Parts: sequence; C-alpha cells; structure tokens
Amino acid sequence: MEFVKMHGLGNDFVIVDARKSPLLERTDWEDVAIKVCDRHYGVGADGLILVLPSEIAHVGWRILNPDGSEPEMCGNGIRCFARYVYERSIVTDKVIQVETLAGIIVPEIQVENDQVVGVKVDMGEPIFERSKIPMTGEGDQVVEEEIDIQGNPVKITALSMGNPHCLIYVDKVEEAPLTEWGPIVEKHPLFPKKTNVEFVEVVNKNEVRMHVWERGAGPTLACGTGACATIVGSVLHGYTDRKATVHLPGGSLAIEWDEKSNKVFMTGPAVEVFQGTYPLK
Ligand SMILES: N[C@@H](CCC[C@H](N)C(=O)O)C(=O)O
Repeated sequence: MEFVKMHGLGNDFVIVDARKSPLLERTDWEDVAIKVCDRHYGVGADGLILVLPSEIAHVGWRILNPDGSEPEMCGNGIRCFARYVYERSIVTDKVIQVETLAGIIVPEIQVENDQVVGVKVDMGEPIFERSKIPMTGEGDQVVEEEIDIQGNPVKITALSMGNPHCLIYVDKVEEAPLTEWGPIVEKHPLFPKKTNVEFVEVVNKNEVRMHVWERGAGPTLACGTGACATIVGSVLHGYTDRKATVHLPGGSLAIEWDEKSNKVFMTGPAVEVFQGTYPLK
C-alpha cells in the first residue's frame, strides 16, 4: 500500500488513495489503522485517512483513529487531505467538496506564488442539541453543566463539530490534568459515542490556549475540530470574540465563527512529510 505521511500542527496522518481495486474492496481498514498508526510497530500517526470516490461531492474520505474507531470529522486531517488531492490533481478546483460522515465539508486551498501556503476550511455549523452531540441527561444545551470527576465537581460545556467535544475551562492549561481526566471524560457515560476532551485557558478576547485528549487517540499536538469547538464555546461564554486564535502544543489555528452564516471557518497549515510503502496482507 502506497501512502503519504502528512501533518497539520503535528497532528499526523497516513493518507492512502483507496479509490481503486484492490484497496477499494478492502473491509478491514479498522485493523489496518490500528497497525499503521502504531508508533513502534507501524508508520506512526494520529489517524489513517482514505481517499474514496463520491457521487455527491468532488471526493469522499474516511478517517480512522489509531484505535480503529471511525470519527465523523477531523479538522487537521481534512486540511492535509485537501492538499493531497489538490497536489495530485485528484481534484483540480481549489474549493473542494469532501463527503464525510459529518456531511459535505469544504476546504479551500490557499496559494501564493504557485505554492500552497495553507488551507481554509468551511467546517459547517456547530451543533448544540444534547441528543445530537450526542449526550444523555436532561436539558437541551450543555453549558457549564457540573459533572463529577474523581470526586471533583467540574463544569463542562459540550457541542458537536460533526464529532463530539467537551470543553473544560482552566486557569493554566499547562497544569490541567490532561492524561488523568482526559480518558475518564472521553468514556464518561454521559457520552454514548465517547468524546474528545479540551482543556482551555482563555488568554484574552482573541487568544486561547488549548490542550486536547482525543477520542480514540489520546493526547495529540493539535485538534482542528477541537479548536473550532473551543472558539464556539468561548463565544457562548463571552470569553472571546468570534474571530480568535487557538494556541495548541503543535502551533496555532485561526478560527472564525461567522455570525451571518453561523458557520465556523478554520485556517491552518498542511505539510507533507514523506512517502512510503506499507506491506498489507
Ligand atoms: N485530530 C482531529 C480529530 C480526529 C477525530 C477525533 N479523534 C474523534 O474521534 O472525534 C481534528 O483535527 O479535528
């Protein structure tokens, strides 16, 4: 299997063109993802991304987490995917429609002097309805809801960017109990499909710092959908403006929650690291 390794702010992916036989017919991609993403015995990545045909968009994709689970969307991954399909002329338009489990997502390739300098993505509208996040419990929206984590009362704000996110605001993100509470909240019974967990420190009206524990992956250097959820949640709380920067361990993302369209836009880099061949059985 030929692949390309790419990353967006250190959130890294193995990308495979699976549009043709025999890859198109494979039914064991969950197992392949577990093996390929392994950092000791595989290529090492935060996700496996497949390029697929689509009947309703320019191109289709699948993304699989390192544990083999299938998320609905991935912000950093879709920027890498967009650059991959554009630079290989799989899609020649700079505005690319991608069929995902979260609907059609539209990344736009940014070019300066014939070089791709970044990707801006129309990430669609945030979803607040509890049942659609999905979450169990009472009440329509989940803003500052108290849950118990190891005997500590903790306020959470939750929403979906196609995939579920649970925000926890902290004074200092460096001191947040990421690896301790992350897996507990990820698998909390309130989230029937599990959740991504973001610890957020508000710096000012235009900047936040965020560390993420990703569903099915653990701590990663960045999360695009998480950055979008962070700014949407921060606007709801009155902590930031609609246009703000999210600083992550791997770098920064520019996020805008547009008032008119209600859509969230994410802008950031997509970098190719190397190409290779992986032996599939
Ligand atoms: N890193 C991603 C999110 C990948 C999916 C996530 N692990 C999930 O299960 O929802 C991003 O950049 O958004």
